[in-house]
Amino acid sequence: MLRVEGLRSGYGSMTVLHGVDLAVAAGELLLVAGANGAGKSTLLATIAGFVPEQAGTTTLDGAPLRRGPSARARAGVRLVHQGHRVFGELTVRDNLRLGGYGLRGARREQRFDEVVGTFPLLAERLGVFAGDLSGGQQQVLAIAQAMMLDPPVLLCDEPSLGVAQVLIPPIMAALRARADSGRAVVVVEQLVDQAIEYADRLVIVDRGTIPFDRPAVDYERDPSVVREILLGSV
Ligand SMILES: Nc1ncnc2c1ncn2[C@@H]1O[C@H](COP(=O)(O)OP(=O)(O)OP(=O)(O)O)[C@@H](O)[C@H]1O
Repeated sequence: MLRVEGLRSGYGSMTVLHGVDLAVAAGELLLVAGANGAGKSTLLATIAGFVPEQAGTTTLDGAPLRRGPSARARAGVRLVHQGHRVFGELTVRDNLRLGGYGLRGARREQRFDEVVGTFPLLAERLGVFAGDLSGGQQQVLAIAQAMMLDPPVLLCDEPSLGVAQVLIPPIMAALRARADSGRAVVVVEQLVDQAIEYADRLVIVDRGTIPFDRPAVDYERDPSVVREILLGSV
């Protein structure tokens, strides 16, 4: 269980998150939505240690997480940044191998096969330079790369951004499968209607607070409450 309590963070003297509480369990996919500038990316970046906490605690299975992105990555919290960042001059195969840096021998090969098996579109393009992939394919590669070390917590910032509509379902399905394999997954996504069916819970971030944190089925039954929050904060 990843748990965030009383989290405040921001940039310099500017506070973006004003005391946020959040928990995501192993096996759960949490969808995070909210208007532009609400603080969604800041939330993920703070949990992953890239943005320093001004106050609050972040724990994984009850143990406080040390500060900084390296410590958090070692503890098993991995962030897929917005904008599908991959190494364009390396092949798909080498991008994945880099993602598995630290794994040895048979374990590394096994993990490579598992991850490639999850993403047929990568399996067909192992020798292709990542820079020659479409934006959507690069996004899939970025997620696959982050999965190589099998992190207990995967944070994914707007995977649909700049991605062809047709690739959104397979990306969300892969993230769902990851949750089903017993990992915690947090996905920031503006396209709530397209992503909700893959989620267990929906959280809305609004001006650095979380006014809505409910089971996804509540939204599917009655999306109007969330729409009001989203529209009201524009
Ligand atoms: N590196 C930064 N330095 C200073 N301010 C920042 C930085 N990144 C974000 N901000 C500010 O923090 C606030 C929250 O931004 P954030 O990117 O977390 O929002 P968001 O909900 O993810 O929005 P979007 O959907 O547009 O990415 C905004 O006012 C933004 O301008």
